[in-house]
Amino acid sequence: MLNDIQEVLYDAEQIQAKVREMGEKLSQDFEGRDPLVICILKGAIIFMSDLIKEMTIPLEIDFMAVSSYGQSTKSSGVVKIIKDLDVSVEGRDVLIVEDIIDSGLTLSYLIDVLERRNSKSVTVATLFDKPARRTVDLEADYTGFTLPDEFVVGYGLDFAERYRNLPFIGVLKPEVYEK
Ligand SMILES: O=P(O)(O)OC[C@H]1O[C@H](OP(=O)(O)OP(=O)(O)O)[C@H](O)[C@@H]1O
Ligand code: HPA
Ligand SMILES: [Mg+2]
Repeated sequence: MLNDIQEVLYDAEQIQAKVREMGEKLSQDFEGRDPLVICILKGAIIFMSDLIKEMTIPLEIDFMAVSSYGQSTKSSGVVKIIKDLDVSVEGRDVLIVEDIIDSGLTLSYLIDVLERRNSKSVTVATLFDKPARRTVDLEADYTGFTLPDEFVVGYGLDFAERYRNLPFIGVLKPEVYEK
């Protein structure tokens, strides 16, 4: 698995420091608001579980699964809800937790869905951002690291469902997905 990595962009320690900083900031900004923190499966599970441990305020969590990449390194452009929330977002301050924003298609679809369900507010926290790849005009409210335009894996991010368990974020060797 490690042989398939071309370069480590941020190691486990750098990621943990950033996650702590984001958790502290979010705790201040969401103080007294009892946010509904939504993990976008599957990629965001690792970030989400580390992030909420750094948050010191009461909050609720729920999960949503959407998919547009499947077995590819390019978005299909079609976002599908595979698993919906268990609770209502009506009147709630919602915090969407994402691992990465790439084209922006997944998030623009999700923000639209959650706003139409009459949430009070929708805020986005992403650990990674690849702004060079955006096809829709969208920025996260909280961003951990800005990445170059390369396909990355680790810390939740996959290629064909593999590599999510790497504790760092790295660039996948192109020969892995080109073969
Ligand atoms: O900005 P976009 O181009 O839409 O890409 C970002 C989305 O793509 C990935 O999810 P994926 O569809 O691969 O599902 P997964 O989290 O289960 O891997 C990632 O976790 C984001 O949710
Ligand atoms: O670079 C990426 N890696 C893994 N999954 C992704 N989903 C969007 N961009 C990426
Ligand atoms: Mg994926």
